[in-house]
Amino acid sequence: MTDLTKLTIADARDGLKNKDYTSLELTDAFLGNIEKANDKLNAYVAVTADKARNMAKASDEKLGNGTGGALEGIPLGVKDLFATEGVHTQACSHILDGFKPTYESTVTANLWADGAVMLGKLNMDEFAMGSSNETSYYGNVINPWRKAGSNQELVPGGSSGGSASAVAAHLCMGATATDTGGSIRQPAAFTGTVGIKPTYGRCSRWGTVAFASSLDQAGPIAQTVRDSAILLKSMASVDPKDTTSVDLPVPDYEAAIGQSVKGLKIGIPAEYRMDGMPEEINTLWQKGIDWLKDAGAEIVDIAMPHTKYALPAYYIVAPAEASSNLARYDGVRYGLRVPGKDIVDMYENTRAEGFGDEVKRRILIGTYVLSAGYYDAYYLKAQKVRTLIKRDFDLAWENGVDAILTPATPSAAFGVADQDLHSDPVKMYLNDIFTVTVNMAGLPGIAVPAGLDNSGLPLGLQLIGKPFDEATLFQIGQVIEDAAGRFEPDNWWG
Ligand SMILES: NC(=O)C[C@H](N)C(=O)O
Repeated sequence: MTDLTKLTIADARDGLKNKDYTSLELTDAFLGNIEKANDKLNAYVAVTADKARNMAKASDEKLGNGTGGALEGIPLGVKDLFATEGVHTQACSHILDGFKPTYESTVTANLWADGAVMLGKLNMDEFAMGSSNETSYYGNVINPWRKAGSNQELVPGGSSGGSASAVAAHLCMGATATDTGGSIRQPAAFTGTVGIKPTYGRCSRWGTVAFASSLDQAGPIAQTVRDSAILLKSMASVDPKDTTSVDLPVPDYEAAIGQSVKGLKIGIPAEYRMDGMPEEINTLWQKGIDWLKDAGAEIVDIAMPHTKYALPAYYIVAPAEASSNLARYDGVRYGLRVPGKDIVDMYENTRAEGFGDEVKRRILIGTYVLSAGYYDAYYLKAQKVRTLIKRDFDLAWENGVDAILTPATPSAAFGVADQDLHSDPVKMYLNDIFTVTVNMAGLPGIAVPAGLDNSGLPLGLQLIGKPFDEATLFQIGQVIEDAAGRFEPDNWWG
């Protein structure tokens, strides 16, 4: 019998409708994989097996009487950042110990309304701060990929490392994720999966634990471009509960798949050719250019002169917003409370024990750049830089560019506990060099697997689109997927 967990969402959707198998069988197959693999990969921090089986049974009934939704019976994983009613939601932080929301996030509610089945909550960097999934209170996630002939454990990227690892290892068919500076696209690139960060305002942020509110955006991680299009269609909505939700209809993204890219203008920004970037990344980028050229797209050079300021500006804006958002964790309202001699002592004890080092570092940076005397020099300047970054993109669109092609990350997945990266946080932050510009400008960006490096690890290319033009990213992304092929890690985990 075929391994049901290897199916794409698109195929499973057809198989379920044809009654080739039931959602319960599909769900049990994934629960079986999780049981075998989670000890080794640490992708899930909570498995909701009973809930999953109940949801699957309800889906089977609907599939039986022809009332199923667009994702009826499809088992998914949920990043621990999304509020799920009555279920573990801790942003993988100690400070949210025991927190179970009384309500559901809009994004997950949309998925369940379309019939998807929840397998559990996925590991992530604490409060989505990180690029390696090593800041999680629940321990790091392991990338199912390894270098050829090596047993070294590699990181899956972050902060949605649990989502990416679970999709790559077939512990779910697709997963929700979020991206503030690259947290969907970088882990997707590190695990050979597809990740799209939609335009800011496309998915509701209601019920998603806030990190940096002007940058955070939800999106899917999936095995294929088509599956990402299917998931985003369900996740996205116009939501009066989120004032930044934009009132535009959600198109049928899947309809863009398979459409020709002939005549589309693809911009190549020279500023993304960084000094010291491994030659393999440049080679991969050139391959992508050639594939799109062969498919009839027009390749044009574009200038993005403010690119080099994006990373420092992001690491001012994001911590500033984080320091404000995280002020609410005081030991009174949610999760952990560490007693003290008075209330101030209790606040201090709770926050000292509840937050990990990276979160504390961001809170300190954030309060510093917002403090009197430094606000103008740092925060205000970073906001001005943000406008200039957005203008670089606006100019490209005004010149008729339909999408921009860049590498997704400056390297392939690196080793767990890499001393070089951990000794200097700025080196870790460099992982976001190609992705933060997109968040700063509020644009959509997709990472698509495009090849393997010399040691056999996946690498991704990124496509950046015009506001609310995710459809074009799926259209071009499919051409890259078709040209590159799909990539599977060797199953060493069980
Ligand atoms: N949240 C993200 O998008 C990840 C980014 N590396 C950060 O640590 O801010």
